[in-house]
Amino acid sequence: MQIGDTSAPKPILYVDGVTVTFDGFRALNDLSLVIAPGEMRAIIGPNGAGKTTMMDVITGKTRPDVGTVAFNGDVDLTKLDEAAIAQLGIGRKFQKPTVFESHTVRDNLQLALAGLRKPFTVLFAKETAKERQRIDELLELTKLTESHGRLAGDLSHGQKQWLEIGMLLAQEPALLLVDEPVAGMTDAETAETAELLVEINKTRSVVVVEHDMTFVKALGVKVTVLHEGSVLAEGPLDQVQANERVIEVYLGR
Ligand SMILES: Nc1ncnc2c1ncn2[C@@H]1O[C@H](COP(=O)(O)OP(=O)(O)OP(=O)(O)O)[C@@H](O)[C@H]1O
Repeated sequence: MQIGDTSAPKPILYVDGVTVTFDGFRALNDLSLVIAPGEMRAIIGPNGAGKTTMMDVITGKTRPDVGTVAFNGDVDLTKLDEAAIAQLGIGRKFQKPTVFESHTVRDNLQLALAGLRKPFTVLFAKETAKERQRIDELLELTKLTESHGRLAGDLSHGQKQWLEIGMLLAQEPALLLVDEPVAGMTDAETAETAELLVEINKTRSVVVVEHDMTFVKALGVKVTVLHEGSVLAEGPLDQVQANERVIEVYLGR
C-alpha cells in the first residue's frame, strides 16, 4: 500500500525499509510493516530478532539509518522526539511495571489522567465528575474496581501490569504498543490480559510483542514473525507456526 493511495484507509502505522545499525550490526534490516487503523498485531520472533529495536524506532528512542516510519498516514515519526510522539497518541507499555507503588490504584489513574499537571496539585485538586467517570471505567476495564483503594505496591504482578495499561489508556492513545505483557504472569492472569487487550482493541490499535504462544493464540490476530531484523512471515498464528522457515528459526537449525 502506498502512503499516497487515497483509496485505502491510511495505515495507523507504516514502517518501510527501516534499517538500524549498531556498530555495523543490523538490528533492523530493511524492515517493512503496515498496521491498519483499528488493527491489533502480535509480533513474535526469537531473541535478538529486533522486536525491541522496532518499538524503539516507532517511539523515537532510536533513529533509523534509513527508512520511513509514519503514523496516521503522513506524520513522519523519524523527525519527532519521544515526548512529541507520545503526545501524538502513541502509548508504550514497557515489560516491567512502573506504577507509583506508594500511591493507591485510584491515585495512580488520576495522576495519569492529569498527565503533565504536577502530582501534588493533582492529588489535592477536586476530581471533576468527568474524571471520576473515566477513572471508574478504567478501573472496571482493568478489573481493579475492588482494589481501587489499595496501594499499587501491594498489587499482584499481573494487577500492576493492568494498572499501568490503564494509566496509558488514560492518555487516550490511538496506538498502544505493549512489550511482553504476560512475562511472569500466572496462566489465569495471562488469559485475562488477552481479554483486556481484545477489549482495548475495540477502540484503538494495538501492537503487542510477546513470546507466550498461548497468549498470542488467545488474541486471535494476525502475527508478524521477525528474524534478524526483517519480517520472516506474516499471517494467522496457525499458518506462521506451520511455516518451514519459522520452524527452522525457532529450532535454531
Ligand atoms: N544499543 C545497542 N547497541 C548494540 N547492539 C544492540 C543495541 N540494541 C540492540 N542491539 C542488538 O540488536 C539486536 C536486536 O535486539 P532487540 O533487543 O531489538 O531484539 P529483540 O527481538 O527485542 O530480542 P529479545 O526477545 O531478546 O528482547 C540484538 O542482537 C541486540 O544485541
